[in-house]
This record gives sequence, C-alpha cells and structure tokens, in this order.
Amino acid sequence: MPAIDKAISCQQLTKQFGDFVAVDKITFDVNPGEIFGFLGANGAGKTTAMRMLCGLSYPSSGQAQVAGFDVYRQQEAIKKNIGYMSQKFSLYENLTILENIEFFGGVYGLSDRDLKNRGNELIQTLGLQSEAKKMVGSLPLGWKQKLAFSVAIIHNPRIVFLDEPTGGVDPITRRQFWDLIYAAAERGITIFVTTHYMDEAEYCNRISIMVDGRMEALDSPGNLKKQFSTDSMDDVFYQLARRAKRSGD
Ligand SMILES: Nc1ncnc2c1ncn2[C@@H]1O[C@H](COP(=O)(O)OP(=O)(O)OP(=O)(O)O)[C@@H](O)[C@H]1O
Repeated sequence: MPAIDKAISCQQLTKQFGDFVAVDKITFDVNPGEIFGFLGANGAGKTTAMRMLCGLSYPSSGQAQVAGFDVYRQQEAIKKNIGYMSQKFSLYENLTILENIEFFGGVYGLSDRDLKNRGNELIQTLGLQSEAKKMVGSLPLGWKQKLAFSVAIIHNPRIVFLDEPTGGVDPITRRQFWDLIYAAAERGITIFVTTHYMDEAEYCNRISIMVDGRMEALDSPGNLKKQFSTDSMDDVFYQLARRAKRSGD
C-alpha cells in the first residue's frame, strides 16, 4: 500500500438535520498508526461524525478525506479501506468462531486462501484453537469483543473505527483488549475509537472531546490534564461536558 500523509483529515466538517447542527465545523487530522480517542457526552455528535467519516452519510458542508479518499466522491473506496466494530453490531452469535471469520472475511473480499491463513493466524493469536467450532454466543463478552476486533481488521484496513468497543467489561479485560489495539497500531493500522471509559482514554495517543457538536479539546491525555489543571482525565471530561446544553436521547 502506498504511504498516506494523513489517515483522516477533516476541515470544518458539518452535519445538519434541518435547523439542528449535530456536528459543527470540526477540524482535525489523525496520523497514520495513531490511536485517536473520540470522546464526548451522549448526544455530542460522535456517531454522526463517525458515519460521515465511514462513508455512510454525506456531510452538509466542510471537507474530509479518509485513507486519502474524499467523503463526498469516494465513499466506496473509503469503505474498502476501513474496518468497523461497534458494541451494538459485531458478530453472529449463532455461528461458530470459524464461521464468523469466514463470513466477515468474505464480506471484506478476502480470497479463500487469505481467509484460511488469516483465520488460522487469528485463532492462534487469540488462543482460541479449542473453541474454534463453538458458537460465538457461548463465549464470554470480553472474548467476543477481542474476536470482533480481530475480525474487523482481518482485511488489513488502513483505519479501524471502534464505537464503544469494550462496553460492559471490567478494566482488566479492557486492558487485554487494548493489547490487541496496540499490536494493530504497531502494524500501521490507525485506530479511531469512541469510549466513555477514562482508563481507555488514557491509552490513546491523542484524545478529542466533543461538546454540543463542536470539538472543544484535542491533545494528548497528559497535555489535556495540564491544560485543565488536574491529574485525572475524568475531571477534564467533566469540566468540558458540564458546559453541554444538549442531552443524550
Ligand atoms: N437522523 C437524525 N435526525 C435528527 N437528529 C439526529 C439524527 N441523528 C442524530 N441526531 C441528533 O444529533 C445529535 C448527535 O447525535 P449522535 O448520535 O451523533 O451523538 P453521540 O455523541 O454519538 O451520542 P451517543 O454517545 O449517545 O451515541 C443528537 O442530539 C441526536 O438526537
């Protein structure tokens, strides 16, 4: 793959629903291989922004390029170059681990040979050899999440979008999930992740925080804590989120 200068580049990106401005002129870049945290209270506009970046909805105004492709004109190319995992939509519970890998690998366009190699590799890396023929529904939630993440990057995308990937699991299980994220980032995959957990926010290279559709902060966790004169990310988040007028649905 040819190198790209920026994994994501956004200028004044905006989405309106009628008179309501859900995402209000956000401007930021994400570097290749970076782990970028995308934070904001419920209703801040994260999902709306992410849908535009994934090529699923058109902006009302502004510009954005994802993996070097334009969000207005090259939505299909964007979809081919990204992976996506959300808490709500991930794996088929009533298919086995192997069947899920085959299904998603097929959707992502992998050849039978690649699918077999990458599938075996993935099962070994996760240590799931003896579980490969079990239904995904029988796995503990933390394992489902790790598997869903591994499947979301099985086609080696430039960027993977993770929408609250570790909801409902404890901090130790989250930490294990993040080992997989770091390994993917080391391979050059850019990570764009939304989360409500501040321990996870601390694992990111940089974090942005949205308030009422605007991006009110963007820096490393360390610098943000300095900027807000506190030693806790919770506090940074709270100082910004309490300015919000909007509430979640
Ligand atoms: N299709 C739509 N039509 C009208 N309003 C919408 C639409 N989609 C989202 N909104 C509104 O835009 C705002 C931002 O919603 P969005 O889902 O992007 O927030 P979020 O930051 O992802 O929140 P959460 O963490 O709860 O998912 C909300 O007030 C929501 O009601």
